[in-house]
Amino acid sequence: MSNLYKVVFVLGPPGSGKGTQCALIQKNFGLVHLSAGDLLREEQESKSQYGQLIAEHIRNGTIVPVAITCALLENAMKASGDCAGFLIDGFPRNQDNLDGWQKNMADKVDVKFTLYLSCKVDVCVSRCLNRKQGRADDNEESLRKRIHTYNTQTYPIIEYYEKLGLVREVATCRDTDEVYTDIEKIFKEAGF
Ligand SMILES: Nc1ncnc2c1ncn2[C@@H]1O[C@H](COP(=O)(O)OP(=O)(O)O)[C@@H](O)[C@H]1O
Ligand SMILES: Nc1ccn([C@@H]2O[C@H](COP(=O)(O)OP(=O)(O)O)[C@@H](O)[C@H]2O)c(=O)n1
Ligand SMILES: [Mg+2]
Repeated sequence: MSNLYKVVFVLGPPGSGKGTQCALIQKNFGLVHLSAGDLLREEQESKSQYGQLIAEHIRNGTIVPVAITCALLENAMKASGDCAGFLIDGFPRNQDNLDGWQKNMADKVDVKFTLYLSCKVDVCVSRCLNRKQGRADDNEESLRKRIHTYNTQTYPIIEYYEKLGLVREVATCRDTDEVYTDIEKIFKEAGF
């Protein structure tokens, strides 16, 4: 038996439905959903010394240095007590995220797989523009930058896990419940 935290990374373009599907997985499988983006927004709002830096990265669609994000994730994992594992949504999003995670967390966790939510860009953009969560980055200019960051920095991380045989892809340009049905099978097959 291992005491390591079980982890599933959830990646995909902005608006692909990571937060939506993680909420359903959390409810049905007892994994705790940790969104790197949500943790960064909370940190920014808490008048942290990193507030301005985080706000600039979010508006520009660029990626916050891993030391900040990884510490927020590790603290949230420690604070959540016993659970079936963690859904880490929106991380690792670039090589710096991956390197920092490998250095600080690799020996504390058991990464089961990466759930890759794939979706066409035009669908993703229109979902974000209609999301109405008051986010500073759900506008056309920030979205262009976020999609660029996704294509050039995040997709290569998905390819890295793909080469390790650790990617489970689900197409999300469909109704939420159809997408979730496929995701549920994947988690059951993985023993959750
Ligand atoms: N399968 C779907 N069909 C239609 N709208 C969706 C679907 N999944 C998510 N949405 C909506 O799209 C927006 C973005 O979803 P969200 O889960 O926040 O994506 P992400 O975390 O990947 O950016 C939200 O308004 C959400 O309600
Ligand atoms: N690992 C991460 C995750 C998010 N972020 C920042 O937070 C922003 C919003 O991330 P998010 O995951 O909430 O966005 P969505 O993909 O859910 O739309 C990103 O565009 C980045 O600027 C980051 O810097 N590092
Ligand atoms: Mg999200």
